[in-house]
Amino acid sequence: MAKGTTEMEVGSDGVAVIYVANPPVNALSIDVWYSLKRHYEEALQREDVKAIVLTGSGRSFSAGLDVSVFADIHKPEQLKDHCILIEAMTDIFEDAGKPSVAAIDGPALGGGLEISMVCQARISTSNAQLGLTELQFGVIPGFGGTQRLPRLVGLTKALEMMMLSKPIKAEEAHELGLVDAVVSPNDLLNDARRWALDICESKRPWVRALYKTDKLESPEVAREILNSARVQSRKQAANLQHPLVCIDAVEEGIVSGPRAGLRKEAMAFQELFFSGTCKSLIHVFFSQRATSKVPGVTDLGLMPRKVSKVAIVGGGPMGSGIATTLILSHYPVILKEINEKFLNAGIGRIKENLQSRVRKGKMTKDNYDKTLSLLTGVLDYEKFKSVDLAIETVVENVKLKQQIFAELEQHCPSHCILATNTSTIDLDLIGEKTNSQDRIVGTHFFAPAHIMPLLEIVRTPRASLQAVVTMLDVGKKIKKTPIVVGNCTGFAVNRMFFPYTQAALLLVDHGMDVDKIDQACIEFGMPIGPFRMTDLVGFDVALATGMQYLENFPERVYKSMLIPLMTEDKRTGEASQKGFYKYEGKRKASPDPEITSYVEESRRISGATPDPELLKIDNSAIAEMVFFPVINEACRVLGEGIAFKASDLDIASIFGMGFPPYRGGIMHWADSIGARRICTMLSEWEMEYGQFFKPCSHLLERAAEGLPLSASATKTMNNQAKGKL
Ligand SMILES: NC(=O)c1ccc[n+]([C@@H]2O[C@H](COP(=O)([O-])OP(=O)(O)OC[C@H]3O[C@@H](n4cnc5c(N)ncnc54)[C@H](O)[C@@H]3O)[C@@H](O)[C@H]2O)c1
Repeated sequence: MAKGTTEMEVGSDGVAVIYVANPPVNALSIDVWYSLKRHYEEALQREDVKAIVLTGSGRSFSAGLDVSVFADIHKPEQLKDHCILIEAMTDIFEDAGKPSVAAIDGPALGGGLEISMVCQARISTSNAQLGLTELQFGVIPGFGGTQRLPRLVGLTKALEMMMLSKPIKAEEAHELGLVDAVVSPNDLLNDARRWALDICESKRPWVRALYKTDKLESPEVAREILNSARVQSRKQAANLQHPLVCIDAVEEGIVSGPRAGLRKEAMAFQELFFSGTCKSLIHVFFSQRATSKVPGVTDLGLMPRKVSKVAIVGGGPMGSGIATTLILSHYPVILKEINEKFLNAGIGRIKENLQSRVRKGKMTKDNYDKTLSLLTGVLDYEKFKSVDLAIETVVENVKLKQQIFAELEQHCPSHCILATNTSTIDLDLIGEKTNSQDRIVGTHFFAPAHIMPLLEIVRTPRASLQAVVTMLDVGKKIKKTPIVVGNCTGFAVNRMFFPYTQAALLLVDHGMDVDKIDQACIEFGMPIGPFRMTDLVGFDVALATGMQYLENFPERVYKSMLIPLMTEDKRTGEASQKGFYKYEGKRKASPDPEITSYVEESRRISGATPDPELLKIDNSAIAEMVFFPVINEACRVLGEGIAFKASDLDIASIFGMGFPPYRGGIMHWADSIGARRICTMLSEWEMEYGQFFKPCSHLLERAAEGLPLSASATKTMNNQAKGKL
């Protein structure tokens, strides 16, 4: 079957089966839409065709609009032409004299689900996932989804599905009435054909989703549901307009009828398609895909080694989180601790992680037992002789890590990859006491490791390509987004994170309130502000990280005394119930007037004075003072070749720091502002507040040349020594 098209077969029963054929997920490219229209029209004209079944080739109905369409269409007129055609086509499907039935296996998402809702019935297998996922790309459903879904499943569920961009399973779709029957994959096509013929013979109803009314709430109830959806959306994503636009389109259909709703939806879709939010989210989509392509590594055709068993040294929060992730992906894991007490604590954490999945209905009890049986707790290295990957996750202490690497070298087989989860320490230092530098890599997971999606794979110049390629493969198998970065203190994510908290501390020393800064960052789109974040991580970690930076980048560390002063008084963050905020009960942070005395003392020591001009700036200017230093550091990371592509830093900032995806990541956002402006502002602040703000050479050069910060920054790893492994 040709790719990027549709195929049609007409059976002797008079049913035309139209297959969407664009593997692997039958994405709806423009070619597919046009081909679908041709086949539909042919089926409607042919006298030997009584009914139509629409399905996907392979095990997928359609994952929706081909994302490359976003990259290919640049002009509103171009998009408008395509949209008019698709709208006309859906009209034909829905109102034609011959019934059509969608036969759904696998994903029916976005435009895929929309086209299926135009059919008079939907038959699926139990593998089907159905959802309108357009909002995650900064647009709304554009082919009638905002009108048909509420009429098929009711307003509340339809809004939930669209707002969360979350697909539902076949069983739920059946209960809701979105799917008419769930059948086995072998019966799917025959049952769909039969169903279509039954409609022809009036044995089953001819349902036009657009005109259904039985599931729709009364206008008064609908208004309440729509308004509470608006409140929820503003609360969860205050900076995003498109969820509200989606709600408006749904409302228009309820108030003025489905035709008016369709018009509003089409106009909104065409406008949002060219919005900055959509561009940023599409950029994130492509950047995430590109992380697994590492120039000079993955383009050499090297196959990953098989990893059959993994060992973890250290069962603290990180070790147990990583173990959870690995066993969930079917890797047998050996977890080593120093004594029974710590081992039991580590295993207890892993059990709790799995039990929480059972409680949320994400795992059956059977599966829980099976998954847990993959874990073996040990107190020595005896079982390490059969592992292919060992990950060290002990406390952030160079000497201890050096000793453990020497022990791993002694006890693991010679092919075994030796990995460290250090967040900041240079890998050359960690491996200093071994002769195995070629198989030492960093595997930097983020807390909580079984939930956070990012994995930084750190490659030193001496590490082998084989080890990196194998770790990329493991990263994908455990469903993380791996980015490969070079070796240095803090790697990519923490290098960017550090100036974020440093800038916030500098602002406090110059008179700004902790709470105001956190609030400005939240308004910018961060999940929590830098001070709340530091409370959560704990001051011990913040101090240890600070020491690493002070040793390695002394010239650009802002030396605030606030955290050391609070630590002296055992005020060390949320775990001690007091940090930048005070805590009563779990996670309930409130401003604490007590911190004023620490702030005053910190100012006295650092010689900083409150700046009345600074106190006048608004929240977006505060966010710039916090994030421009992050851009500056990201540019250094790129200029030094620690990150190999600017888009990797976008992904690192989103998945590692919580940077808002709808801004496209740190470098994408920086380019939307322009190097010149960022450079000018940093230089002004440098004069005012010191060299913490000093723009780096990468930034200065780009600003001088008027170039984007991310352009042509792709470096290869070819120039690095290739290891032996
Ligand atoms: N906590 C975070 O947010 C975070 C995030 C990313 C990376 N990291 C890094 O991950 C590592 C571990 O972090 P954590 O928070 O789980 O640390 P932790 O100190 O809470 O736990 C470390 C565990 O290692 C055990 N251990 C020490 N020596 C051992 C040995 N010889 N053999 C076996 N076990 C031993 C300890 O008993 C302890 O249970 C650190 O390097 C940290 O910097 C932490």
